[in-house]
Amino acid sequence: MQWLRHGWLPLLLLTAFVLQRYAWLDFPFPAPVKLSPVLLGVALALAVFFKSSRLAYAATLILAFYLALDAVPWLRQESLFSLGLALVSLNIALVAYTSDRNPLSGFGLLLLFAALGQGVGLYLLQSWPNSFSWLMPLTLPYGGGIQFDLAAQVFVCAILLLLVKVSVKPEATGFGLLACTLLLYLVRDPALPPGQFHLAASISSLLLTFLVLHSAYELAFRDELTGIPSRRAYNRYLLTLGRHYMIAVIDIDHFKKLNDRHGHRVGDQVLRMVAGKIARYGGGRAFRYGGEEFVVVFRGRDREKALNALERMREKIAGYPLKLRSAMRDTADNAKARRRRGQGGGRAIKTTVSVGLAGSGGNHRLPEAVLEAADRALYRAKRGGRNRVCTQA
Ligand SMILES: Nc1nc2c(ncn2[C@@H]2O[C@H](COP(=O)(O)OP(=O)(O)OP(=O)(O)O)[C@@H](O)[C@H]2O)c(=O)[nH]1
Repeated sequence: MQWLRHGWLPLLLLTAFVLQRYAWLDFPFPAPVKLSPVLLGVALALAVFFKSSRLAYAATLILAFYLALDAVPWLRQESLFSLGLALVSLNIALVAYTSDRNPLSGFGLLLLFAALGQGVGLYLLQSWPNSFSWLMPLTLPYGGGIQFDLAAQVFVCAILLLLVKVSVKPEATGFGLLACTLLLYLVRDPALPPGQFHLAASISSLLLTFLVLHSAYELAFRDELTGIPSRRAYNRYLLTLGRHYMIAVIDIDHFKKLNDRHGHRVGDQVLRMVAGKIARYGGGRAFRYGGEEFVVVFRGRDREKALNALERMREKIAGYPLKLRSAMRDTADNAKARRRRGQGGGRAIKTTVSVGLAGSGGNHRLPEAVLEAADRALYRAKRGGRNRVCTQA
């Protein structure tokens, strides 16, 4: 499911490309596919602007290869073309393992020098092919008469690296870079019409542009700590609601005490766990409103259904034993840390939430009024002993 959520666009574009590549789809190559350097340039500029180094390097590498193809004719030689593309893919795969930072940093320059070094390597390879006879014609025989060429092996390494990456951490950028690598793999044969390479480069640039915008969107509308949509996303979502909706306000019980007792890192762990349960079981669209407060918005006014979901969510949270990982790892040797370890290390803690639910209608026409009513219901839940769901009076 995670794979589909993050990888639907790369999958869609890749499928479209495969369909036309094998002529199952009659796709005429229009002149605009020659726009790929411009599109790659746009992707690169956006990636630099939004400090998305992984996407900036991917765009730079594909663009550099594209421009080099025009500038140095020897790169179009059969084995050098595919080896060059394979190296671009391998660099993309390695870059996928770095974290996003300013693309114009020293680290960025280092990566660019490494890529440049590989370009020089290719040049040496074509200038003195005899010195590299152990590599030329870049094919290595394997048992059973199967021949794998060097470029194919480099491609396989790059694809495997990216598959491992997206398996460990399924996120849109990883899937996008994997799709770019697969696209390059599909056009590695220089005997293909040049339009195929242009098209693959254009699709890659569109994908990279989308990913840059997507990561900027995530930055603006997703809460960094818990990974669920933020208050800004909530304000936006309100604009899309009709007249009938309900809002639930969820607050973690005695969270200040929990923070004081186990430290803020454990508090953050609890926030992440609670956010996950709310997003999964809350029954509506979940947002982190701020601090230890969350909201769930339900479209329509099916009170029974909302209450059932919220009750189930409350039970799931109350019944979840959270292992205190941070406390165990807390190696600081001071009195506070020792106390934390003594109290929490290796144990599991449980936490509860109180919930207030209110619906639109009557005096509550605006979302602010509904939220206030939900807040009042939450207050009653707290006063009534916590760990419960209350609705507006
Ligand atoms: N660890 C952590 N703590 C946070 C974060 N945001 C807010 N808090 C803490 O959340 C606590 C909120 O406590 P209160 O509003 O007093 O409420 P409470 O202790 O949960 O008590 P009741 O709501 O009455 O059950 C404060 O101690 C804040 O420091 C965060 O992102 N991480």
